[in-house]
Amino acid sequence: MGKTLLLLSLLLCSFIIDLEASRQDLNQPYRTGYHFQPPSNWMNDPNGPMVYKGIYHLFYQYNPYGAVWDVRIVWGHSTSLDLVNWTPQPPAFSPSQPSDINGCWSGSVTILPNGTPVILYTGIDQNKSQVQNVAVPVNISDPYLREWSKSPANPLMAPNAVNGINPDRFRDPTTAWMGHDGEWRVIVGSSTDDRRGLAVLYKSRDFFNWTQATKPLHHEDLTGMWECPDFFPVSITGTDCLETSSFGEVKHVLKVSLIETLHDYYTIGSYDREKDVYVPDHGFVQDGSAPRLDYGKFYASKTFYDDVKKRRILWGWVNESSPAKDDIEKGWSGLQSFPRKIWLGESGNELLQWPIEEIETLRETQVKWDNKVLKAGSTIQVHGVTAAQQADVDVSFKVKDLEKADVIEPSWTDPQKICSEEDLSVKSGLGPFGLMVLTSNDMEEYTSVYFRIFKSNDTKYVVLMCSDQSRSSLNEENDKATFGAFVAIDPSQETLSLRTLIDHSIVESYGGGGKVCITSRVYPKLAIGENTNLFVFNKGTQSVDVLGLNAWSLKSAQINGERVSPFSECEDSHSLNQY
Ligand SMILES: OC[C@H]1O[C@@](CO)(OC[C@@]2(O[C@H]3O[C@H](CO)[C@@H](O)[C@H](O)[C@H]3O)O[C@H](CO)[C@@H](O)[C@@H]2O)[C@@H](O)[C@@H]1O
Repeated sequence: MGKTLLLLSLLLCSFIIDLEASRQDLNQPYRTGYHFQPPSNWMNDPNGPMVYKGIYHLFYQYNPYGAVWDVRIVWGHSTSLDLVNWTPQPPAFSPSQPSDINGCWSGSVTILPNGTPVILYTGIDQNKSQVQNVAVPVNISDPYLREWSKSPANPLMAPNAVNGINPDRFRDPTTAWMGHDGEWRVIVGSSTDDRRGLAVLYKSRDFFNWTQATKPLHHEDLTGMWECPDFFPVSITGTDCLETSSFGEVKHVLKVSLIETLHDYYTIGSYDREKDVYVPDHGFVQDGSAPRLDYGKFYASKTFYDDVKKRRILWGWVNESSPAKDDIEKGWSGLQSFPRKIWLGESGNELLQWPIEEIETLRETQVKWDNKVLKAGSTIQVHGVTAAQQADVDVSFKVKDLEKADVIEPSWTDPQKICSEEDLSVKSGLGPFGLMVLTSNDMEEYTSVYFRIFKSNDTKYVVLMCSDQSRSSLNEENDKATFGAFVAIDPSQETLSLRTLIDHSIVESYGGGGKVCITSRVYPKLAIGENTNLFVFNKGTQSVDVLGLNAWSLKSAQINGERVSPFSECEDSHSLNQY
């Protein structure tokens, strides 16, 4: 009898949770259903993601006092069983000791060989200098790692007269890796006064006593401050991902977040373990040639190795595009991108990214199309996606009449500029074609994500992917810049795929099977709640085939306990899942 009652009440609880999930708080139309965010206030960089004893952890730069950034920022903390549903934990740590009294800034986790996770993070010390500190779990048998203790030996790395490091430009330690000689290595972002970006290298035998190496791991002139570096190996033999200290049949990736452009760039190259230097295969960022992890709003990203599913997962901070006054009014600011699997593409020249498979647990109603012709100038509604403001859409296109593509002008080298210049769109024979998402009933508001195909003079094709926010909202105060990137794909041989995750105020798109990602923030006034529609369109002068389209409404995830129900025993999703 007791068991039956318990079961019934659990069923009721999960019904209420589902009901709550399908509702949208119209006072908060921009809060997301499945993108990570704290219940309120400011969030920026993802910090120290990891999996420990089967529990995923995400720390993040969090201001407990308001919806704008503050120097005395703390490490917010949440845990998850599946990287989709998240339970809030108390902040891991806040400013408390001389070496971080003015702020606990970004950093990373390293799992030591005995399985203990250790955090290296930047502290803003009593002199407002940036220094590197360590924190360790108080109780390693607690899988939630709720308490952290800072070492009295902090700071472990600091600017001084001998090393000449600028105390305002020395931050964001990476996950450390073990070298061939049994010594740990870690890099810290920095720059010189003449804008040489640096990955300052430190070494240690015991993880607590660190010595600066004679040379940085890598540097590049005229790139400015390198924030939030990330350095990790990728397999050259398949899509399997590797633990950070792995070596063998690998390439290495160095990612830096450039403060001067607020974009995350990466290079793929070789790491010489003997000399402790990294050499990128191609150039870096000063000539604009380095690829970006995302061509939209995405910064200060960080990866971790998930040894449960043998994959590397990428998180990135997705900033607001709204004025600070709006953030203060809504009481929060900042999202994290949906976690993405990241690996080396077959060409060896580019990274591929894809939403982690766990997103499928949120899928509800599905709409499926096979082989539809998108005539020139047509717009077709995708009916049946019941929650068009919370959806996962995957569409693939095939273009037949490639010879009708316009020739790209030699001066059109900046994809974002091509996407932004509206007069160009009328010239194109092939495209724009793609998706119109978060579209209001009368099409006054919409965000379009699309491709255009050009011919280059040497008879190759150039595929452009754009995310256009210019019509996304009647509110004129937001930043509605259009984003764009070239996709390295040959449309004469391959289909063109576009996957877009829609979540109220974020549109996260993956082009060419994850070769290009573009994330945007939008704030529709009309396209909210049930007044949100989804379309496939072709504004070009030639027809395009939709080979297939799959679109799913997504239910809300449990993100940090914000969907409060009147039944308090229903609120802890993890305890529910464990029955
Ligand atoms: O929270 C500190 C960590 O954030 C990083 C990278 O995002 O540096 C941020 C930075 O501050 C600017 O960015 C804030 C949001 O990230 C912004 O709101 C603030 O107004 C900016 O000043 O911190 C320094 C000092 O202000 C600045 O140079 C950076 O861009 C990361 O590097 C930090 O660890």
